[in-house]
Amino acid sequence: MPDARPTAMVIAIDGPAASGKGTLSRRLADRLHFAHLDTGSLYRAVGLAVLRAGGNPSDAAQATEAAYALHPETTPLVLADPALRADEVASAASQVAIVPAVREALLAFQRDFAAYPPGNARGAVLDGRDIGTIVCPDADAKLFVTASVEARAERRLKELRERGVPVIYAAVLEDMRERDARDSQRAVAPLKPAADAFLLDTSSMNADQALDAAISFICSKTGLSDHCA
Ligand SMILES: Nc1ncnc2c1ncn2[C@@H]1O[C@H](COP(=O)(O)OP(=O)(O)OP(=O)(O)O)[C@@H](O)[C@H]1O
Ligand SMILES: Nc1ccn([C@@H]2O[C@H](COP(=O)(O)O)[C@@H](O)[C@H]2O)c(=O)n1
Repeated sequence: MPDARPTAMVIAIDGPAASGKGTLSRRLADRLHFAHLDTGSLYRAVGLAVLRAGGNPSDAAQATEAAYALHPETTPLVLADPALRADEVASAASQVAIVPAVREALLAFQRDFAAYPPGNARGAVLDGRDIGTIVCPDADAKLFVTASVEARAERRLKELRERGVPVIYAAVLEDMRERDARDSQRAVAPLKPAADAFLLDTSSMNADQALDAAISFICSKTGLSDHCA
């Protein structure tokens, strides 16, 4: 029997590491009562699985096997693993993300989430690198969240130090530049704004200002009126 639910509204949020897209997406989903999927966690889960097996995230066969081992029923549990937030896992994620078969393996889960958001939500916010371009090209509203690489490195430094991780600014900045280059220069689904994305530079905005700007764009673009004021 076909699903009788009305078509879910989809908000696509893309941007580089530590631009604030995750924070923004979570707050948007709360405000609009939408479901939220941090698609970076899927790539992190694949990278972490390869690392835990003692493998090499740059090895396409190992990465592909780990991606196909993720099953929709167990994925929510896998995505809750705090180990996903480690820096070496972020780096492994960006290595497995280069492999086209890994991206293909993760596509159906993301599209299903957008089409049938869990909890019967009337919409979904997905954040990542290729949501507006590849995963949900027909999204109702698309945002590309950026900030200068220095601002992003400062934010990540603060976050890591608050978690008690001993890091120095230069290393975080270098890591960020490396990940930006790998994400934006890969052949398949590179990090880039969709042609119809709203560009939101948060370099000199706090999280509240970024949320206000995003809400104002989404409401004017989609005609949503509740939760917009
Ligand atoms: N507008 C903002 N101003 C200052 N700090 C912010 C802002 N938005 C988010 N942050 C902080 O910056 C850090 C990175 O934000 P967040 O995790 O949302 O980025 P992200 O783009 O999802 O990163 P990643 O892709 O690496 O997961 C967090 O510590 C967050 O609290
Ligand atoms: N749609 C996406 C999301 C993420 N990636 C890759 O995963 C890495 C980790 O993502 P975070 O958002 O958690 O930082 C990221 O550097 C990308 O390489 C992706 O390719 N597509």
